[in-house]
Amino acid sequence: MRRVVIAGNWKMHKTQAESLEFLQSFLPLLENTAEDREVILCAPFTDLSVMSKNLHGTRVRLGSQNVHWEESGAFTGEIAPSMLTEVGVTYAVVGHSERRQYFGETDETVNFRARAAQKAGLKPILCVGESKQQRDAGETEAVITQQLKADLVGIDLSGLVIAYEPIWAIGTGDTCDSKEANRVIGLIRSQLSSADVPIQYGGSVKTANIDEIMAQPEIDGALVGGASLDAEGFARIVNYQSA
Ligand SMILES: O=C[C@H](O)COP(=O)(O)O
Repeated sequence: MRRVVIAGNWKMHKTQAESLEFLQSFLPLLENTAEDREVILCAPFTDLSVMSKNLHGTRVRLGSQNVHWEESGAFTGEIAPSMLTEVGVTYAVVGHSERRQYFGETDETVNFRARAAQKAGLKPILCVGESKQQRDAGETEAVITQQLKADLVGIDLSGLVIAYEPIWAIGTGDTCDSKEANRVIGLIRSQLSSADVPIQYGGSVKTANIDEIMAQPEIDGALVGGASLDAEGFARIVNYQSA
């Protein structure tokens, strides 16, 4: 039985004070959330410690938005796996398209990060997805196949979440049709040697489309950007109505 995993990715939003304000509104809204749903908040590094204290004893897990593959060293601007586990982080997003696009992330470094995360006891949320140009050229399957092949070398599938995020759907309001997302996620699953890996959809998920997205049989959750910044809205997403 695959797990349902709903994660908010705050990207470069929210100060510590704003993160605590969010939790104050958000946590009470999870009182009736179905037990089998895992809820994650991937916050900026500076928020993680204070959020961890405020999430103690709750069902919400903390995620980072990146993690380096070394344990220490001269890597300005990076964060070590143990620095994250020390403050109570459970998940680490790796290979987000914004990292690949703006910060030179390659499949090789994504794989290094994912492996180091697992070695430290963190669960990677591995993002894959095609650009608009690649989709229009009919390359979606090939791009994703190549990403999976390279990113998953040496990865233990039992401690992994995959997020299918078509780049053209991120932050654009242009959600991938839920049936098409279901098809691509099915394709991703067919390439994994384990049938139990939760595979999320990400890209303009919002309160208005979450029920339809989660009604698709291959989709096990969502990686939510913009719509996770609002406590009431994200709670509605977490509390989606199942078909
Ligand atoms: O990590 C989240 C994704 O990039 C989706 O962002 P979005 O929901 O703002 O489109």
